[in-house]
Amino acid sequence: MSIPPAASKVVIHVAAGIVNDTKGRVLIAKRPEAAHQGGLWEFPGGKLESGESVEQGLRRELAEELGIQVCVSRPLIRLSHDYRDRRVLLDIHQVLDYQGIPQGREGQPLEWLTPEEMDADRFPAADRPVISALRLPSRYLITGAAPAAPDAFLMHLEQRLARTGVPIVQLRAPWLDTDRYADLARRCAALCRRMGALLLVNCEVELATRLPVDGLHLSEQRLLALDQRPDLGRCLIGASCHDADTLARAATLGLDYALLSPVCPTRSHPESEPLGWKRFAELVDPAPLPVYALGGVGDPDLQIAWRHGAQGVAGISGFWSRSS
Ligand SMILES: Nc1nc2c([nH]c(=O)n2[C@H]2C[C@H](O)[C@@H](COP(=O)(O)OP(=O)(O)OP(=O)(O)O)O2)c(=O)[nH]1
Repeated sequence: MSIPPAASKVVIHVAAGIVNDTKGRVLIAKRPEAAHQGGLWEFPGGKLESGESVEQGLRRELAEELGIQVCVSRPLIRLSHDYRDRRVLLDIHQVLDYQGIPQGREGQPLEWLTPEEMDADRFPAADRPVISALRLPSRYLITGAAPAAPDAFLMHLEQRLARTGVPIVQLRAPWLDTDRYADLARRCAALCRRMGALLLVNCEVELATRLPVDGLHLSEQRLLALDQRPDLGRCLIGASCHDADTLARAATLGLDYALLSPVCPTRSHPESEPLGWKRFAELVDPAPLPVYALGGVGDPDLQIAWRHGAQGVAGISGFWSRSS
């Protein structure tokens, strides 16, 4: 049987929802054995009907399949995936408020899982980045230059975490030599663990394997030097990207997220031409992984970032400086 060229495949536009319980677990449903991707687990939803918006389709599907009324939702991630026999465009929304108690109204088995409990192999292949998006927060802190002395740096970090509540930190300190960076990373890891935040290091892969941290952030240069995802067990791995090629590279390596910058003018990189939100959205749209907006953005930009396809906002100035 010949496989039709991708361009001639029908694109099926699907709206699906992330529905949480009061413990923060996520509802998943088992697809009927006979359906496309049958027997796998999915985020509840279905095909849009002609003329329907994503929000309308999501409301209808979740009412039909689960018997709940979606009151408020926001975009989480949009993915296009090419299966052998069809292409799907998945618009995944985070349901922020709903009424009713979810039930499998079509007889489908339901389960509630934390994102960490989800096994990507039990879901359709398109859903892998959705699981990454669920494991990542909306706000991402990158440490800045000052204060330089380790004790003062740690005190500053503790204050910033307490003040902003940002649950993920990238330790960026390219001015430190390897030993000093490693010492600071160990101390930051202990602090972050105590404060309930994740710590990602920004260093050579080899050093990251020796540090007790939650993940590795790759500079664009380190990303381009790799031809496969580094083996760091369950650690998160992300990368800095500035264009479509580097985003595609991060996705091909199966990274968990990307930072795309600069979105807006920023004091740290005054020489860089900002992308602006329109270009940011154009670059994120085809990228099959969660992408944070970086550069001149902070908490007040979260809604606009979500509307333009972002996982959330990342920043030094937005979260590290005392004014934030
Ligand atoms: N709902 C949902 N569909 C997904 C996910 N991941 C994924 O690849 N898909 C694919 C599988 C299908 O090809 C398509 C959804 O189509 P569907 O046939 O289930 O839609 P539907 O509920 O409207 O079904 P029906 O009217 O045909 O019975 O999207 C997911 O997480 N949730």
